[in-house]
Amino acid sequence: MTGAPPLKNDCFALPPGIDWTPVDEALALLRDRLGPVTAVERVPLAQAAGRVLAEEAVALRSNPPQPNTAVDGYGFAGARDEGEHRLPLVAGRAAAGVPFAGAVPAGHAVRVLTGAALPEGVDTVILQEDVAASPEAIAFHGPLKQGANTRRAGEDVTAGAVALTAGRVLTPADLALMAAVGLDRVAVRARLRVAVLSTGDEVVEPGQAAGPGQIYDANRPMLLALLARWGFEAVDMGRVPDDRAALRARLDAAAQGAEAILTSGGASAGDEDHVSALLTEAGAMQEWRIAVKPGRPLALGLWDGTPVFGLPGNPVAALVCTLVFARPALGLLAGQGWAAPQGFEVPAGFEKRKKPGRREYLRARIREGRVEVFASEGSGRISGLSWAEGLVELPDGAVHVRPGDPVRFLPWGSFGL
Ligand SMILES: Nc1nc2c(c(=O)[nH]1)N[C@H]1C(S)=C(S)[C@@H](COP(=O)(O)OP(=O)(O)OC[C@H]3O[C@@H](n4cnc5c(N)ncnc54)[C@H](O)[C@@H]3O)O[C@H]1N2
Ligand code: MOO
Repeated sequence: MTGAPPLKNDCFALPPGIDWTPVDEALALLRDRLGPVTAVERVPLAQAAGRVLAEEAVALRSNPPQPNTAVDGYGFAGARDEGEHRLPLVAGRAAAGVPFAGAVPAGHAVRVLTGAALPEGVDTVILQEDVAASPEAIAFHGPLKQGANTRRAGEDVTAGAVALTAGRVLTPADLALMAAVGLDRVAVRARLRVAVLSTGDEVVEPGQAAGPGQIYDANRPMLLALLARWGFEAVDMGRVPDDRAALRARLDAAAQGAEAILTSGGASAGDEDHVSALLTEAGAMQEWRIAVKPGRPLALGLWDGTPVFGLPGNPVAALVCTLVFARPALGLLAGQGWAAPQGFEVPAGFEKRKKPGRREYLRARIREGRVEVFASEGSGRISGLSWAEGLVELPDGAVHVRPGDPVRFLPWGSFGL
């Protein structure tokens, strides 16, 4: 008997002559080809959290706008040497928002409260706890430097400076900064609309009765929630059976209503793998078969000019591919920069041998300073995704990880989760 290929015990071994696209090449392709597609709109500051800043935010005002006191105490001019000092007090005080009217003569002090603009004749403040005060005078011990306990005008941000750069996903802290520098309306990008659809005759809606051979649609709720978490507008396009005409029509509708499409299932080479087949047929397939585990059948293409991420059906592969490939790409479309996840090295708490030829992502978490990995690498084992707190990324080449060896850990937080 001839002609039959040798059995592959490891279905992930790189078959001879097959050239899968390395992860970095696929990422570079996405990075080179994609750019912002969303419109710019202006929104009130209070509605800007989580939105993508469309233009530089330039400070209209300095922070702080004027020199002021950082503490409750007494203000006067100049440094004081070591030793005891006694300064007569002028009548009145300076409080935040209620400045002292007039000037403080040299050698005198004035009562000041935190945040008050420094009165004329004051450049130094002593903390009230360090002072013996009477209604007429204060006494304290030096030394005290000139400028002590004060804040310079613009020491944080000066008027005219770029407070925030375009492309940033605005955080609550960014809102504080923009408010402080006098901005009340912000140019942001419209939310990127991303369509999500599941494929497969076997897939049924949670809540419906599931017959034998049917499985609940686990990918769609996960993907819709991920998109919402990232500040995109998730467009639910439902489930499509394994029917090419139906899938074609649904992709058409998705491309009409969204700027990117995530499908799951039907990405590999089987008879019912219609996503990859349709993209190929339409001449719109950019990449298929990526040197990654899980997620090798990830199909990257364009449908009517709209980027499609044809995610594998296995939920673990669907999530990994979304985090690794779709997230930075969607970020670019949405007007953010390219967001590479921030990993760090942690000693392994496991042993693993890996063949060369593809990058691997393992469900992982850190316990007692070591990374542990989920007991199974099966990419239908959804419980491992809930168990994990991030991924371990193993390089494209061969590795033999032994306990204690450093491995790259990517916490869910580094993917914006
Ligand atoms: N001969 C080959 N077979 C397979 C290959 C291959 O290269 N050659 N690749 C395997 C890998 S790796 C993966 S991953 C899967 C992914 O393939 P598809 O994208 O075509 O996915 P399906 O076959 O449609 O489904 C795979 C699996 O996932 C379940 N599924 C699908 N959709 C959902 C959903 N929305 N929620 C939950 N589970 C879902 C589906 O029932 C299957 O069990 O292909 C391998 N095969
Ligand atoms: O590697 Mo598939 O991508 O098993 O899930």
